[in-house]
Parts: sequence; structure tokens; C-alpha cells
Amino acid sequence: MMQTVTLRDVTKKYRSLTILDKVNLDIRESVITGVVGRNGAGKTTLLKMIAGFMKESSGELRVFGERPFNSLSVSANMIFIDDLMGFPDSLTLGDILVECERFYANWDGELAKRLLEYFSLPLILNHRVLSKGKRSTFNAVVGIAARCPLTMFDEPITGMDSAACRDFYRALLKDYIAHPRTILLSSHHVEEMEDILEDILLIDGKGIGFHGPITELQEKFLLLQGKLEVLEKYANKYAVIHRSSAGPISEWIVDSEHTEAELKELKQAGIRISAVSASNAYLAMTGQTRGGVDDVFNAMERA
Ligand SMILES: Nc1ncnc2c1ncn2[C@@H]1O[C@H](COP(=O)(O)OP(=O)(O)OP(=O)(O)O)[C@@H](O)[C@H]1O
Repeated sequence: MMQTVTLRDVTKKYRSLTILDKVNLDIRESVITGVVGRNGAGKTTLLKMIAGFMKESSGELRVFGERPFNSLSVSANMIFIDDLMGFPDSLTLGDILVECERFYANWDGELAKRLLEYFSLPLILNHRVLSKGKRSTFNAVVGIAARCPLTMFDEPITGMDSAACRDFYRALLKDYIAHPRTILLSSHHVEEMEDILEDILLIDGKGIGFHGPITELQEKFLLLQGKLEVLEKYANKYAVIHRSSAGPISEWIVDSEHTEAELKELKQAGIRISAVSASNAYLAMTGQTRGGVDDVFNAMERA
């Protein structure tokens, strides 16, 4: 099977600054992959290289078996949606749909129109007058209706309210199920998109921090819940990645590498052990929860 996107030792530098260092990657075909990572990690850089908008500094990047930079066949088979996506000022939303019909081989104009109607986006409006959230929604509709074999959304939900965001992900998922294609979706909000993702690609430290099924990311951690004084007995034994408490029950996220015997001991001590959500696993993985904000308050109490 031909991979849609493959990277072999791909490095990207901006002048002397290395953003991605010798990255090796195979994006699974016809899967929705979430591209995540902290601000400045290199998500947009990676997506734009895959889109062929900029060139890798070294290594080999292939999309549909071709080098994507300036490739006509790659650009005909992919769409890249972000909030900077501009259209000529004079075009109305209706005009843009007509242009899309001409450019994208699998374009579904009927779906585009119905979605725009649902999202209260009249065809006579000018793209330039749209509010931030409405512009994101319009661009996202174009991204869905284009049905490109490689579809990339870079931070698509910027400015969308929570209802629009939920509807967008749901529309994307429904259309994907009917017309499977390779989708890359970058966002900081793992919580909102975790239900539609199959794979997660985490960019971290100039490379790939994790790439695989979302369930595998979740399996790296465990959630422990119990009385704080009971949990504290185990504080030295487990690497506690995150702690929080609301009321009498405290919650800790710890790494999942424990023996059956250790887990049994925890259970016998009255500690509940469960799986973490994908978004918590992501936060744990990127150290965004280390200690947690509660630690600030605890430290002040101790002082
Ligand atoms: N044209 C450029 N010239 C120089 N440096 C750049 C350029 N574009 C991006 N960078 C730098 O490359 C790094 C990665 O940027 P990129 O936009 O890919 O990150 P990101 O993961 O998408 O971030 P965010 O989540 O904040 O959108 C950043 O440190 C950024 O400052």
C-alpha cells in the first residue's frame, strides 16, 4: 500500500534555527490524525512542508510518492485550511464555491451549500467581512466539501464558538465515514477533537514525541483517585505527573508502568484506578500539567 505521507530524516531549519530534526514518519492512509504540540513546536511548519508550500532543509519528504514542493499533482489532490486562507476581496462566498467546483475534482457543492446554510453563512456575503469565527467556519466547510485525498486543517476552530466547533468536528467525521481520506488536523484543544481522532502525532523537542493510536497514548498513564493521605503513602513510589483535588477526593495522574502486584496493593488501599482521557494524556506527555497549578497554592500554604 502506498503511504500518503512519508518523511525520512527530514530536517527543517529557519536560517540557523532547527525546528524539526531528522524526523521519520509515516502517516497512515485514510485515517484522521491529530497533530498536537505546544506553541512553536513546529506543527504548522510540518503541515506546510507536507502541503508543498515550503521545502525541507534536508531529508526526503514524499506525498503520494512525490516530492510535494511546487508539485502540481500534489496540490491538485490536497487542501490546506488555516485562518490565514485568503480569497480575493471581491469574491462572495457563492463565487468562492464556484471556483472550488472548478478546482477540486471531488468537490460536493450541494454539501457545501447545505452546510453554509446550516451555519448561517449567506452566499451573498463577502469573505472579507466575515467575523473571525464565521471565517473559520466557512474555511472549514470548504475543507470538508473539497473531499481531497489529503485534507489538512491547521487550527481550524480558531474563533469558533463551542457549538460551531462541535458541529464542525461532527460534520467532518460524518463526511469522512462516507468518504474516507487522509486527514491531518492540528489543534491545541485535544479534548474537543479526541472523539474523532484515530491517531495522534505529538511534535515535541524538534521531533516526534509520540505517534500512534490515541488509545496507546492513553495507556501510558493511569488516573488514581482516593483520599490524599492514602495517596501520599505512595508518593515516593510513583512518578506523579499531575495532582488535583476537588473536595475530599484527590486525583493523580501517574505513568502506567506498574506491576499487577503494585496495582493490587493500590486497590486494596482504597485507591480507584482508571484510564486517563486522551487530552489528559496529551497534557501529561507535554509536561503541561507537571505538578499542576494546585502546587502553587500548596507551596504558598507551606511557606
Ligand atoms: N518564516 C519563519 N522564519 C523563522 N522562524 C519561523 C518561521 N516560521 C516559523 N518559525 C519558527 O518556527 C517554530 C515553529 O513554528 P510553527 O508555526 O511551525 O509552530 P506551531 O507548532 O504551529 O506553533 P503554534 O501552536 O504556536 O501555532 C517557531 O519557533 C517559530 O517562531
